[in-house]
Amino acid sequence: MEMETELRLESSLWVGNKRYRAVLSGWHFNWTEVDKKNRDKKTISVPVAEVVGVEEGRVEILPRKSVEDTDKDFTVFYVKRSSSGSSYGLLWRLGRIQFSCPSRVLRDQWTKHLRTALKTHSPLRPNRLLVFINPFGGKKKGRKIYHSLVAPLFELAGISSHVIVTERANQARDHLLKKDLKGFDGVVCVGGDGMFSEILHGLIGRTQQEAGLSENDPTVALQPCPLHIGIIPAGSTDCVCYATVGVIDPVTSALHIIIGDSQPLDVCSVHQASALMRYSVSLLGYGFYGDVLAESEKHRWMGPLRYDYSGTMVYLSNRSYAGIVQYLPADPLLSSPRDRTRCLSGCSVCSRTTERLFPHSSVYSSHFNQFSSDSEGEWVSVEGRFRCVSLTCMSSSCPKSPLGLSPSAHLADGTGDLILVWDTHPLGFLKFLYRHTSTQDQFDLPFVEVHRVKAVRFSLPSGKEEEAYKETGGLRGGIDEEERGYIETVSRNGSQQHLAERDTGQEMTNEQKMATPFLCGLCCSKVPAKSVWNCDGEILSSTEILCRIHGQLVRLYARGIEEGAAVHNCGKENDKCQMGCTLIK
Ligand SMILES: CCCCCCCCCCCCC/C=C/[C@@H](O)[C@H](CO)NC(=O)CCCCCCCCCCCCCCC
Ligand SMILES: Nc1ncnc2c1ncn2[C@@H]1O[C@H](COP(=O)(O)OP(=O)(O)OP(=O)(O)O)[C@@H](O)[C@H]1O
Ligand SMILES: [Ca+2]
Repeated sequence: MEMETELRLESSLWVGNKRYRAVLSGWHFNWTEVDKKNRDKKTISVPVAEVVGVEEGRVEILPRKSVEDTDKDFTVFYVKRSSSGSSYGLLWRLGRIQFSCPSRVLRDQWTKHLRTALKTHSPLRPNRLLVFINPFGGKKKGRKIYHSLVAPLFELAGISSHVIVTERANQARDHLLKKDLKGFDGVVCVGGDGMFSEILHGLIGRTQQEAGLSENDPTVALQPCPLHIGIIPAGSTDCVCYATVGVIDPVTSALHIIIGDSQPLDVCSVHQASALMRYSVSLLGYGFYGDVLAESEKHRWMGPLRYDYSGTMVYLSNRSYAGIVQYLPADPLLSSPRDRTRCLSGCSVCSRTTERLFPHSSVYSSHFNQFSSDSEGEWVSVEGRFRCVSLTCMSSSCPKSPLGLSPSAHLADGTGDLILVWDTHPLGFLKFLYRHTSTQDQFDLPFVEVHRVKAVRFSLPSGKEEEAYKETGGLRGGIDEEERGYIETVSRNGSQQHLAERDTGQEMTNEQKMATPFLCGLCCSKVPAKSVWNCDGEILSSTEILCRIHGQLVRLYARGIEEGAAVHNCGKENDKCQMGCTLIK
């Protein structure tokens, strides 16, 4: 209360030849035109935390910076929302208003008060940032995007940045692992998901090194990273940006960085035996998504289109894979992947997790070992043939799928959603895939299940590779030793526990399979016995893995999807949708 009184300031100010009543009080700065009739009176109210900067004089930064140094004027830059052209979240733009004061004294009072209020209300604003630009990401526009759209905003906000344009893959990761990071408040990544992953690995690794913790041990409670990560999207796939900001837009992301927004993010560590393989934040997928990635690597020249092409090819190859999936369910009382809620900015499920993980607010050392000490249930085991097995720590929404792989997943609840798609008829699987592009529930299918989990183990059924997959058109004759790694097992086998009760009603007979025009088996002589894991766009070298979700291990300069953001169920952008489809709020 005292603070509010201290920061309150109210006076008449001029904007051009119009008189305004401006008020700075508590968390808001607002201004209302005075001489308007009551019904035309409009107040513009800006949360102090969203004021980008306050400058003396009449200042413009676009198209280039110009300052008219008058001693009774000041300019306020702030976040202005715009919904046009956005398919999911809101676009943020730089708003600007130039005020004139009756005296210099009053002008100085306004600038001083506004600057003090800024510091008080957004303590996480960065002063100094380490920026990595991948010059080859996406359309190779990383440098241009940073220098023309982002750097002027950082300068305006008084942020100093140390920029490194990478010369090789993993340079950013290695820098974060080894170099002096003193004085930096955050790390900015200008690139796509691959570049973000480098930063993620570098920062997590560095933090554990300094804490003396072993990343290889899946039971260790990892130390959350002290530096925030900012993502300026400049890749061909920017899923992490899309899922945490709601739009893929460099200016919006730069503004989130400047005002010091903070969005914690769950991270999944993937281990083989007792070695860490990689970390994942979005998609850890075996089967379909692994195959799509492996196939797409052969067609990199196609750019982002390679995923559609490879997706179609892999879909047509009609594969399923045998596996044993074990998972540790999360507390079902806290939330469920089918509860039809969405994790939006200020999400209450994630806030409760923050309180649980960090009971004394930002004292990070109190992070406890949720893997072993949190009230945990029993591991559940299922075995059978799967079209795909996916684990996602967040919704993994992306332009292709605006609500994502798991629309009700949370960014920072300390859990992931495990999606099991059992072997089924090709048209059933197509239905499942297609539902990702609309608001239809992709989990409401008899061959799909979803579980909210804290850990997952995947293994191959022993000895199953020995059996031959005969119904692939009979083009393959006897199976010799060389082909061992490419033999598919005979059929989906009932799993011991849960599968015994399952009847998806979708099982195909061999005759049906033969009649399906999509079977790769009709033209290919080799069908792999196992798939690969897609870990946020990287292929893992092991099949048998143990994954564990670490709640809120990193924090991004973001705030999640803002309420009020609209999604068309056709997945198109607002102004491009001419289908008259429903708008989901
Ligand atoms: C019929 C339409 C079906 C549309 C199905 C859309 C499902 C889209 C789900 C996308 C989930 C992306 C999750 C994020 C993963 C990122 O961490 C990672 C790194 O960037 N990206 C990929 O691994 C890249 C993986 C990209 C996977 C794309 C799969 C595209 C499938 C297209 C299937 C077409 C079948 C057509 C049959 C006639
Ligand atoms: N200077 C560089 N030269 C080559 N590769 C680099 C360089 N800097 C970063 N990389 C690597 O490039 C990969 C892809 O980068 P990024 O994610 O920024 O772009 P992208 O276009 O979205 O990627 P992709 O084509 O894989 O979808 C990253 O894995 C990163 O490690
Ligand atoms: Ca989560």
